Amino acid sequence: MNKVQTSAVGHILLVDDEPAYQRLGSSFLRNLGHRVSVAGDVDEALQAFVQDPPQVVLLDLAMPPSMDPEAGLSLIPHFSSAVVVVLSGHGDRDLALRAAEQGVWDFLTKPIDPDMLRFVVTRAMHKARLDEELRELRAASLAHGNGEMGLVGQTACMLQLRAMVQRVAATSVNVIVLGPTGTGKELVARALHQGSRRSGGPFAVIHCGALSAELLESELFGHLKGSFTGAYRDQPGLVETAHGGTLFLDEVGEMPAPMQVKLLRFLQEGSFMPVGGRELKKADVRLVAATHRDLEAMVREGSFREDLYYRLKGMVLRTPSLAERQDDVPLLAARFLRGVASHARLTPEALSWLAAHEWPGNVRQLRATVESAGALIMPDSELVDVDLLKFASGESMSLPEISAAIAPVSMEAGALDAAIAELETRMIRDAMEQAGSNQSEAARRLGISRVGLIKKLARLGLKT
Ligand SMILES: Nc1ncnc2c1ncn2[C@@H]1O[C@H](COP(=O)(O)OP(=O)(O)OP(=O)(O)O)[C@@H](O)[C@H]1O
Repeated sequence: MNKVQTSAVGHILLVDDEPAYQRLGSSFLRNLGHRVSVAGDVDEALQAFVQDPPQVVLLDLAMPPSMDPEAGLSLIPHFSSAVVVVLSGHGDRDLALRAAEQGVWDFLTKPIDPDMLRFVVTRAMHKARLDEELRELRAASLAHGNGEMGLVGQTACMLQLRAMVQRVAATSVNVIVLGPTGTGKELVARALHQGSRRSGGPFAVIHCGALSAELLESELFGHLKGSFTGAYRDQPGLVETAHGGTLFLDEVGEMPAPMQVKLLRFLQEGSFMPVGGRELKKADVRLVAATHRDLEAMVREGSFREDLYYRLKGMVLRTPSLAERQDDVPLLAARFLRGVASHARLTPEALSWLAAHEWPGNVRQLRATVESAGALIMPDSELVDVDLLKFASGESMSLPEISAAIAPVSMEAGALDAAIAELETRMIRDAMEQAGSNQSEAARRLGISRVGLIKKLARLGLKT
């Protein structure tokens, strides 16, 4: 059997409301060489955890103000980046099972035997070290493995961007990603998350431009049952969901002014108030914000708060337009094609056409064009030629011209629905590309309402 390392010391958060136990427990643990923080109730525990994250949490589930073990249980997900050991009374089997389901590592029964405490804490600290090593290895393999982090491209500006992403990911600063639409700002945010110590935690996304101020507030900070018509139950917001991880604020430049104030308060104090709530809540999230707009100009004009801008801007990364890295077009196109038709190839003329084409929708538009062409390829062919690309890009709408290149219509059961869905998908993609991803404009081009478009996007599983 492997011996537990006795040298594993680190930072422990002891959460217990009994002063005598706080004193004895913390001095015992300090004598073992650990650094110990103490919290006596739920709020203190959350605050202590956010301010100085420990490796191990020793948690008594029954604590003030309610003394209800449910409150203790609800704390556990907030401690997901640490190893949690629950301190429980005898006979709490049900509670122990539920705590285990939430990811608790071990249990100690009160009154606590010092030898047992030493043993369990040493094991927990050892596990925390292993978790940390695993996170570091994951981050390193992302950084040095294929090195791509989902960001395909070999031009100098992409190599530079990837190097910056790696360096910034390892820090805990908030990041603003600037760049035209469809250039991979969300991919950068995901790579920052994957390369960070938070990679084991959640990655949540919110599109600040798609929602009214009221909905945005409720989506971000959650709401309580009955706080507005239709609020049938308590709903946690994305800030809470992303606790321990990263929250990506897409199109932050569109955020309505009242929400900018609320977001600023969260950034300054780490606390927020759910809609209809009376008590402030805390959450520990790294923010990555993106926009295709000129945020600095918006600050100068006064449409984006300067104080919020500086809170978000720990670091600024810029994603280049496709026009700035045209040499990457063949590589990107080959990758996207391989994703939908592993056997297919682009003809040399098709590659030249792609390289010479203008892509106002950037990589998103290139991807949609190549993937549509790949999906339309004949079963017995492996070539994507210029005609197919022109049709897929919407440049050529005359069917006879390319009908020979399209697979025959299937007569299998359900074929009509599938064909209609495919046609809708194609037309919506094209309209979104031509509208530079502006939903109102795309809806206008398609002759439907914006709400109708959003519903279709959701039904067809397309990005909103
Ligand atoms: N460097 C890249 N490598 C591979 N795929 C990319 C790259 N950049 C963008 N893409 C692809 O392009 C599409 C758009 O990317 P993404 O959503 O990250 O762009 P964005 O800049 O956030 O767009 P928007 O401003 O419209 O929100 C996605 O399908 C993504 O996979």
